[in-house]
Amino acid sequence: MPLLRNKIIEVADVSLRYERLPVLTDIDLTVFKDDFLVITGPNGGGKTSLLRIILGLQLPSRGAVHFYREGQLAHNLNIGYLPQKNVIDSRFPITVSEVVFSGLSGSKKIFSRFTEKEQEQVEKMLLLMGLAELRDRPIGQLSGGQLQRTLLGRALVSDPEILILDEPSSYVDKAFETRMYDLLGEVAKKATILLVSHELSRVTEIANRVVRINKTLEEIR
Ligand SMILES: Nc1ncnc2c1ncn2[C@@H]1O[C@H](COP(=O)(O)OP(=O)(O)OP(=O)(O)O)[C@@H](O)[C@H]1O
Repeated sequence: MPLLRNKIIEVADVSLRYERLPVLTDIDLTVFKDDFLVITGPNGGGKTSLLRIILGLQLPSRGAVHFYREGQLAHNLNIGYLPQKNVIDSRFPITVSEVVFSGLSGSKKIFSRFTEKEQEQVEKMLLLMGLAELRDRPIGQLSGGQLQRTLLGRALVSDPEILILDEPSSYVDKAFETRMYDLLGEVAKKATILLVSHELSRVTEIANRVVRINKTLEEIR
């Protein structure tokens, strides 16, 4: 019964222009708490721009994004974000475990001040991502897939209500990709997932909705 589903994000009449160029036009999208939503579409279609608007990292030229918790407007929700790998400056002198720690809300500068529970959460995430042995390695010395897994650990460590992933499988190998999709299937039982993907392979099997964005939005499934 769709009417009883719990709305969590509402994108209302959103348009975006860069200079005069329209990137997104009249986007309306309601995301429900139990959604695993895949966003697909061509290069330059506006997928990342829409994610950035939802995250509040980019202001739309028109329209708004609203969040809800149990039917009430909410100012902010706990959102985990895995950006496209190429937006991370891997020259930044920070280690794998520090990146994962930075995903904890209100991340503190001195790591010894994290509570025991927080340290356990990070430990669990390092193991889950297969990164335990790389914990002290600076991120500049990681492969693309290892960095992607580190960033996925950061996105997941705080147990977010919404998980937003931009092309999560771009750099990971087939073995980790399969594990990642199994993991996302598990995460989806508790959290809302929005995932951008060019290819509609395995991920569409675990998603319940697929939309395509090419300036405008079309519900595919
Ligand atoms: N900061 C910016 N200034 C100007 N134009 C931009 C900027 N960021 C993105 N664009 C343009 O907006 C359009 C949409 O980009 P966006 O990254 O949202 O697309 P995408 O669907 O995520 O693409 P891809 O699949 O290639 O990652 C593109 O034409 C891009 O060149």
